[in-house]
Amino acid sequence: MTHSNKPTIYLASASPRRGQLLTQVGIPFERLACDIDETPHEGEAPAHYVVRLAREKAAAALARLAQSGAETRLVLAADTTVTLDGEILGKPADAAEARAMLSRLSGKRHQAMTGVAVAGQGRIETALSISDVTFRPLEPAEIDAYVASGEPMDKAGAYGLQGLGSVLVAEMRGSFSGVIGLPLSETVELLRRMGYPFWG
Ligand SMILES: Cc1cn([C@H]2C[C@H](O)[C@@H](COP(=O)(O)OP(=O)(O)OP(=O)(O)O)O2)c(=O)[nH]c1=O
Repeated sequence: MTHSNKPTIYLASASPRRGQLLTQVGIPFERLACDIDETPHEGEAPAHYVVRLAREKAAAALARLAQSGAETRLVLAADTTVTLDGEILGKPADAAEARAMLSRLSGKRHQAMTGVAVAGQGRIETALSISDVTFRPLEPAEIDAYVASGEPMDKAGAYGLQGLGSVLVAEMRGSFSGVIGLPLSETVELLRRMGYPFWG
């Protein structure tokens, strides 16, 4: 697929995965860093949380673009979290927290959720992807070894389904791209709704 006839979108994300996924389906993008407060609201449901954060990231990026006078096209943002029994497991703060998260996920099914937002032309549209992921029972020594690999540290729930973390997962039902940070079919659908010429 060539990039030549497609407009560049702004990706309001520092996540390397989100960029790789867009490249995988031939969507050219420019990155735009945006820092927002990612603290969940008191009692906020995980599905609400990821969509709210995606919306806030996109809105913050759009506001920055407007300030810089840049021509605004479409801004894309997303947020991924892992939830176990209704509780939000974000990115671990340190190795001890990564070990604790992986011990909780061991032998159980959890949900991986990604909220996506596309903003531009005075509108903002959102989507939500929810997948079920089941971990096989993990031995303490393999949790230690996995944490020592460093892979868990920048990932929600302390694992990467796309990497070494794949050996911990017995089953996944849902969207692979959604679990790892950007559900591609929902994202392309949102972009097309905003007038993006995905198929040319
Ligand atoms: C569950 C899971 C998460 N992840 C990653 C995707 C996200 O990058 C990260 C969750 O953190 P997010 O806060 O969604 O994203 P981010 O901080 O990496 O980037 P930004 O806010 O700038 O867009 O976890 C994987 O890479 N693989 C997985 O299997």
